Amino acid sequence: MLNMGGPSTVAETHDFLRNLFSDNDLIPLPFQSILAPYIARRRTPMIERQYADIGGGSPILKYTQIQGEGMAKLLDELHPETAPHKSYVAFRYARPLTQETAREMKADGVTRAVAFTQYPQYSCSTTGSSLNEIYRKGKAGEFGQDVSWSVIDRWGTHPGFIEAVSQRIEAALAKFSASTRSETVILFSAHSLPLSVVNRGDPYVLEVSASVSAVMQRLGQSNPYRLAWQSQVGPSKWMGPQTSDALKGLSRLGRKQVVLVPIAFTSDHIETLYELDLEYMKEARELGIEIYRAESLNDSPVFIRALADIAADHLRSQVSGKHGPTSIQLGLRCPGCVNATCGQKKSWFARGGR
Ligand SMILES: C=CC1=C(C)c2cc3[nH]c(cc4nc(cc5[nH]c(cc1n2)c(C)c5CCC(=O)O)C(CCC(=O)O)=C4C)c(C)c3C=C
Ligand SMILES: [Fe+2]
Ligand SMILES: [Fe+2]
Repeated sequence: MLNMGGPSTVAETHDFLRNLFSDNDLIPLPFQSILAPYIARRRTPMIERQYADIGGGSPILKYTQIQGEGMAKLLDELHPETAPHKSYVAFRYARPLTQETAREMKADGVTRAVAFTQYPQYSCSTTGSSLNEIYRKGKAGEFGQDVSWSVIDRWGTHPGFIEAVSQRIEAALAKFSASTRSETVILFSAHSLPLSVVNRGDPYVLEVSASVSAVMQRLGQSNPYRLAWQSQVGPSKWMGPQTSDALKGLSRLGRKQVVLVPIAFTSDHIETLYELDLEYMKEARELGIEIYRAESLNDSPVFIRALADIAADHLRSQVSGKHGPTSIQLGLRCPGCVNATCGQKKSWFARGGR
C-alpha cells in the first residue's frame, strides 16, 4: 500500500517535511541535500501547529492499516488462488518508510508482491515517486533477491471507488433542505500541481477530471459542479482555480449552498481536516454559504471492498497472463520527462522487478 504518509505525532513533523523536501521526484531543488533540511526546519513550526490543531497527528497510517487488512481478508475469498494475502504499508515520507517495509518483507520471505498505489490518480510526483523508491530499493535487493513484482498504478475511475465517493456526496447533500438541494454546487477539490509538471505531460489533471466526470455520471448529473485545486506551496505557478478562490467566486455569483469533495486522497490528512474544514469552510460560512464536506473514504466498507476488487481484478489478469506486470499506460513516460529514473523504473517493473 503506497502513499506519502504523514506524521503520526506532532513530533514527527520535522522528519516528514525533511523527507518530503529531499524528494527530487517531487520537488527538484538546487543543492537539495543542503536546501531541503533548511526549508523543512523553517516550515516545521507552522505545520506542527496544523497537526496539533487536527488532534495531534495524521490519521493516514491508522486508516491505511485498516484498509489494507480489510482488503487482504476480502481478497482471500475473492481470489483464493493467490491466498493468503498480506498487506504492508510503504510510505514515502513518514514511517513506515519503504526501506523499513522492505526489511519486514524480506524477513517474511515474500516472493510475490503487488505495488498498489493508494493515490487513485497517477502523478509522477506521487505514485511515480513511490514507484521510483521501490525500484531503487528493489534493485539493491532490500526486499530480498527473488521478489516478483507487479503494479496497480491508478484506479481513478474504478466503479467501486466512484460508488464510495458518490455515497459520501449523497450523505452530505442530504443535509440540505430537500426543496433547494438540487441547487447545491458540488465543488471537487484536489491537491494542485505546479504548471511546470502539468505542462511536462503529467497525467494527474486528466485523471482527476475523469474521476469527477465518473462521479457525476453515477450521481445522474444531479447537481452543478466544478473542480478546483488546493494546497499550492511556494512562488511558482500552480494549476487553478484555487479552492478558496472558487468558494469566494461562487458566493459572489449568489451560490450559497456547497458540498466540498476531496477527490484525490482517500484518507483524512491536514488538507481535509485543516485546510478544508478549519480554513476554507470557515471562510465560506462567513460569506454566507451553507457548506458541508463529503467525508473522506477512510474506513468506508464500500471503499475497502473496492480496493479488494481492484486487487482481485489485477491478480486475475496476472494469473491468466492477459496483462504484463504493469498497465500499458505506465509504460509511457511524460513527453517532457527528463528524469532518467522514471525510464529505468518503468523497464524494471515491466520485467516483473528484474
Ligand atoms: C494527490 C495528492 C498530491 C499531489 C498530486 C501532490 C503534489 C505535490 N505536493 C507538493 C508539495 C507539498 N505537498 C505537501 C503536503 C501534502 N501533499 C499531499 C498530496 C499531494 N501532493 C498531501 C496529502 C499532503 C499533506 C500530508 C498530510 O498529512 O496532510 C507539502 C508539505 C506541507 C507544507 O509544507 O505545506 C509540500 C511542500 C508538490 C511540490 C507537488 C507536485 C509537484
Ligand atoms: Fe503535496
Ligand atoms: Fe517522469
